[in-house]
Amino acid sequence: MKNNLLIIGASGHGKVIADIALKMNKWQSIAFLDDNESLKSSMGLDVIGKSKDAISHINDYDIFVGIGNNDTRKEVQENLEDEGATIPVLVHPNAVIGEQVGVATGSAIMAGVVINCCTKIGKGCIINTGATIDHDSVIENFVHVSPGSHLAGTVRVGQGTWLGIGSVVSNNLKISGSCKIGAGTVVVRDITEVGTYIGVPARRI
Ligand SMILES: CC(=O)SCCNC(=O)CCNC(=O)[C@H](O)C(C)(C)COP(=O)(O)OP(=O)(O)OC[C@H]1O[C@@H](n2cnc3c(N)ncnc32)[C@H](O)[C@@H]1OP(=O)(O)O
Repeated sequence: MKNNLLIIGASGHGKVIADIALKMNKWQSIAFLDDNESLKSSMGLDVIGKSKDAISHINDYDIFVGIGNNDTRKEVQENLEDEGATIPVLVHPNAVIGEQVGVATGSAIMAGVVINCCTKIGKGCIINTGATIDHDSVIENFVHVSPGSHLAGTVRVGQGTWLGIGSVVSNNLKISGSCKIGAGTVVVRDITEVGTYIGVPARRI
């Protein structure tokens, strides 16, 4: 761990990431990189360069990818990993994390989240505000579980899938990678084909 934190992405999602990092009180300074040249500060924190500048800071800063899009976050994080960057895990102090829960690098656990025991969260995941993930689940890399989503026990979500706000997944189900699960969708059967799913119960569109 380094004394300073650099967050790539200073817009909506990046600001929430910065908020968590500030509340964790672990870093002496926090700054952003962002490709919007007109943005000089965000959340009262300086924007000190563009995303391409990240590599030049890896000796002085922990680096976190504050980008909401799963594919972009994956590309940027994997590039940082290749270059040897130190990528932290961010957990809001008001998240509840059960025993034997694993959270891999680059994942953010936001306010009000509950992750119950023996669940594994892969790298680069977003477990967004007020989501719950119950026991023995596996969330693969670069998944986004949106605010207020609820996953029952022993659920597996494949790499890069986006679960929309307020979605619900019944217990013992598997969801393929690279899917979009719409806002308010209720998943009651395994989803084995890549696609976009909406409705109650979930159907592919
Ligand atoms: C902190 C944060 O902000 S985190 C971000 C949280 N945001 C979300 O969770 C958004 C989730 N996204 C959605 O639900 C999107 O609507 C998606 C991904 C499911 C679909 O998006 P698109 O592919 O652009 O589909 P589009 O908007 O064209 O809708 C296609 C049809 O599905 C319907 N539809 C879209 N989403 C939903 C939904 N969640 N539930 C029911 N019907 C839906 C539309 O009304 C439309 O119906 P129509 O053809 O009869 O007019």
